[in-house]
Amino acid sequence: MSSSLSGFRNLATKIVCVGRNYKDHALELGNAIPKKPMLFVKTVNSFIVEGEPIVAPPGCQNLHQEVELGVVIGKRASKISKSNAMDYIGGYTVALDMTARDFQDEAKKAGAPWFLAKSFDGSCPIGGFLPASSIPNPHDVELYCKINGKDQQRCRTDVMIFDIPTLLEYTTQFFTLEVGDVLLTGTPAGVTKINSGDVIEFGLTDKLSSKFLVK
Ligand SMILES: O=C(O)/C=C/C(=O)CC(=O)C(=O)O
Ligand SMILES: [Mg+2]
Repeated sequence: MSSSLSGFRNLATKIVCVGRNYKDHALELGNAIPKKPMLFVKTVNSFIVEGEPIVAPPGCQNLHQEVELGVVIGKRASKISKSNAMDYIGGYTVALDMTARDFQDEAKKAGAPWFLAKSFDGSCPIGGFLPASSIPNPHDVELYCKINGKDQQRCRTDVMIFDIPTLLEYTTQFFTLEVGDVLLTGTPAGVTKINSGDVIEFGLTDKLSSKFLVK
């Protein structure tokens, strides 16, 4: 496994996202608690890094932020078992799963995919890379997201409904994960409407921090 995957953004073939993986977030949007992981994909056009602005897609009137722990795949993973799933992790990052909530609501009503709501350009502001060795237990870190300096989301990752080995085992039964791919593990409660001019800071407390401006 590569000792550093800091260039994972150039390697990634896809960003697999887990939905409703924090009970408080599922409930805040009026959704049921899932009985199995709910997956969707963000395409790699969605990546932006610090210095690039977050821009709402044309026509979106309700853009939301969702801070999430990202798992960066370090070894090609297909039909793996949860018992050794951690061996396939090259490291971690933190991202925003930016969501055009109005587009998503329309798609849900129509029984249509969430592609437009979740994969528009710039819908995945992403932070730096932390090697797996720097996070011995990814279920013992704290996610945070501040908007204009005020806490909007803050949650420890030990309350995920499906833990990372379970997510990796489940996902790889259907999709082979390639080196550099990112698994976004879901967002806790606190999603809200984002406005032009907002400054969003997010990361892992004491380990990783990123700042993005909303154009
Ligand atoms: O079901 C909904 O209304 C919305 C679900 C999401 O956007 C799921 C996530 O992206 C998440 O839980 O992080
Ligand atoms: Mg999400």
